[in-house]
Amino acid sequence: MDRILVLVRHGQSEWNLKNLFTGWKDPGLTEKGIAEAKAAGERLKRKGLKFDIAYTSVLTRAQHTLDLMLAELGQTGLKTVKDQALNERDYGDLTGLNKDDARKKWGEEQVLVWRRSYDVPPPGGESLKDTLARALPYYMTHIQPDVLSGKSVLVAAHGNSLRSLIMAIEGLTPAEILKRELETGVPVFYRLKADSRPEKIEILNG
Ligand SMILES: O=C(O)[C@@H](CO)OP(=O)(O)O
Repeated sequence: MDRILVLVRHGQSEWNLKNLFTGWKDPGLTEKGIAEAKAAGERLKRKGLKFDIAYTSVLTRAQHTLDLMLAELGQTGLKTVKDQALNERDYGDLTGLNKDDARKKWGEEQVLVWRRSYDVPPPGGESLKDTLARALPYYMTHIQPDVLSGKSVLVAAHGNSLRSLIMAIEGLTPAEILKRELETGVPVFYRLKADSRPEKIEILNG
């Protein structure tokens, strides 16, 4: 039985382009982001994948990315479940600030701690640990059971919500997940074993 799970971070958004902390804000995709999402769909198609269900967040950039991938796959209209649990981490008071301006104001190191530490939240926002605390239960009760029942599942979400899931799926430590970056529009392909651990991991970047 095939147990296929593909995670895709949305294509470049308007706020990625402007270098702004985005979190729960809802900017659309740029032209580049649209092209990245289409390219992701093409790669999935080239791999011969067909999906049984898709999951995404309630944010436009992830939903649009999913729609563009499904169009490339010839799977427009696939059953899709949208849930806030898959949203980007909430960036709190940093939301809307320029990342370079924030570095000038608070220093390189502090901003890196807010962006990539495991359990230090940005002021008024969510740490990766907080993000995991709401994304993982959703994964365990909705997405994983679908995959383990033999469905092929496509998830379009966000840099940090997906990093938190990757940490759990791959069994990474907080130190290991800090170094793991997700590129926009690059699918991460998993074949899971019956015990839910990955037997194959492939980054579809070419
Ligand atoms: O701004 C954000 O919401 C995220 C993703 O773009 O940024 P970061 O790279 O700091 O996690």
